[in-house]
Amino acid sequence: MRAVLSLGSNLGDRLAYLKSVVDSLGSAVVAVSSVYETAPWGVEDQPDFLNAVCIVDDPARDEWAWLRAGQELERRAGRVRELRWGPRTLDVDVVTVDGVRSDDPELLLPHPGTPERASVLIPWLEIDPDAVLPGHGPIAELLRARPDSDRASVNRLYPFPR
Ligand SMILES: Nc1ncnc2c1ncn2[C@@H]1O[C@H](COP(=O)(O)OP(=O)(O)OP(=O)(O)O)[C@@H](O)[C@H]1O
Ligand SMILES: Nc1nc2c(c(=O)[nH]1)N=C(CO)CN2
Repeated sequence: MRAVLSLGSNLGDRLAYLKSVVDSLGSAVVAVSSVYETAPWGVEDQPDFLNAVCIVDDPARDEWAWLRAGQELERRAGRVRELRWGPRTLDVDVVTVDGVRSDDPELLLPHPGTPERASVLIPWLEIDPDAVLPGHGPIAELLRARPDSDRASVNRLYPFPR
């Protein structure tokens, strides 16, 4: 199935952690956004994040397989789960999988934070300008509804190195 993954890192070699995801997913990767540096939301007293969005497609993987793939990559990045919304070497969120809706707390789809997160919407819009977030509408409109300060906290750095 086709999935949109959000990648984030704010500890250690942030770019290397993001690259580890794209390298590992290999031929399943359909598109990757530029790398963005973003001010932290949630817990604001932590280092800036690097964020990127990646579109993947693999007929052999359903939404649970994409979640497990992301968790395995987080584990390999030595991620320790401590504080909610706190600093981490690698965060892989499953933003959407085709039109799947899920209210299972282990796998909420679409990912509930997405409409409010310019750090996801801006990179996603870059690689899929017509994307629609199931149940919420076109992401271009979701982004327009964010305050200017949110959009300004997301800064494009460079194309994703591959
Ligand atoms: N769409 C999803 N993508 C990734 N993890 C999810 C999703 N829906 C639910 N989860 C669950 O969220 C938990 C991980 O939460 P985590 O600590 O990464 O939250 P967070 O990244 O701090 O906050 P947020 O989820 O708001 O980004 C996992 O147990 C996972 O099963
Ligand atoms: N800018 C930004 N802020 C965050 C991020 C993130 O990926 N980007 N992830 C978090 C963990 O859920 C908490 N805060």
